[in-house]
Amino acid sequence: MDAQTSAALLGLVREKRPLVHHITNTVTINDCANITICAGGAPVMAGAAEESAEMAAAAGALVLNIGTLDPAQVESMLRAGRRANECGVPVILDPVGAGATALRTESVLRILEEVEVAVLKGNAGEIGVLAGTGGTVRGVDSGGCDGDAVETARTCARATGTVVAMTGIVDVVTDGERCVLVQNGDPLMDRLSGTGCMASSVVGCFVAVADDPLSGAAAALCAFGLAGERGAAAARGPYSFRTGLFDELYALTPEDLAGGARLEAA
Ligand SMILES: Nc1ncnc2c1ncn2[C@@H]1O[C@H](COP(=O)(O)OP(=O)(O)OP(=O)(O)O)[C@@H](O)[C@H]1O
Ligand SMILES: Cc1ncsc1CCO
Ligand SMILES: [Mg+2]
Repeated sequence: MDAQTSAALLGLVREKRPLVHHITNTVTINDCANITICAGGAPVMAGAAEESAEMAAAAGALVLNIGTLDPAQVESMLRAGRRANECGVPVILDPVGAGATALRTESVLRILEEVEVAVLKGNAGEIGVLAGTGGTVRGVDSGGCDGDAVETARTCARATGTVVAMTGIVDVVTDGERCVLVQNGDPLMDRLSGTGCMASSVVGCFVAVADDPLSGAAAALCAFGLAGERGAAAARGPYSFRTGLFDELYALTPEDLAGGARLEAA
């Protein structure tokens, strides 16, 4: 996995404009739709259990985000996820707030049990909890994982059978064996609600066109992080940064990513 591969994947996203079906939270749903467009994909949010499987079958990727979950939504996610698996559509799971309440942790574990998830994208606290090695989650915020971050992500990947994308100052992307560290990003990304949700949407765009989920997730986090760096350069605070983040991702070219992706094997 290298900068050139990331650049090629961005080119493919722009060329193919994958449909990214989201079942997601009500806090950041609009940001997720628009960041998907800025990355080069086409978003659709279809949450009802009566249609979620049908929509998943037509998609290039399915993003499940439990940020404002309720039991009916989990049922819809399970239906969509199972159908996505039948159709070969990759599933991205964002376990927002797993560890903060029993409903969140149990719902994530149930989805992981019943659906083959390609990429589990969470912060360090969420991934530590799901690894079983421990992590701290307060509301939707990470208080970090217990122990080494790379080892925690690896353990979680092995335990869940997914590619884990653990976000933070440095993002760790691993299938339990191979591991890529993504250095792109800016501290302002942590001062805006929903950058984690948006990261999952961008991962959906890239995994839809990638040969393997690890490369797709790593490339997506490079692109999103580089847009964050560029957006931060002109920002006066979190809300002008938000505008810059969208505009810079929209303007980002494969050449920019080839020159600006900062990733390394671990
Ligand atoms: N201090 C930082 N420096 C650089 N990049 C960061 C920093 N904090 C977060 N990011 C980037 O911001 C994005 C979201 O990651 P983060 O871990 O903040 O998600 P989250 O806290 O789960 O999200 P949310 O705010 O949606 O709940 C990722 O792309 C990550 O790389
Ligand atoms: C703040 C918040 N609460 C539930 S989902 C969400 C969006 C960021 O995770
Ligand atoms: Mg954050």
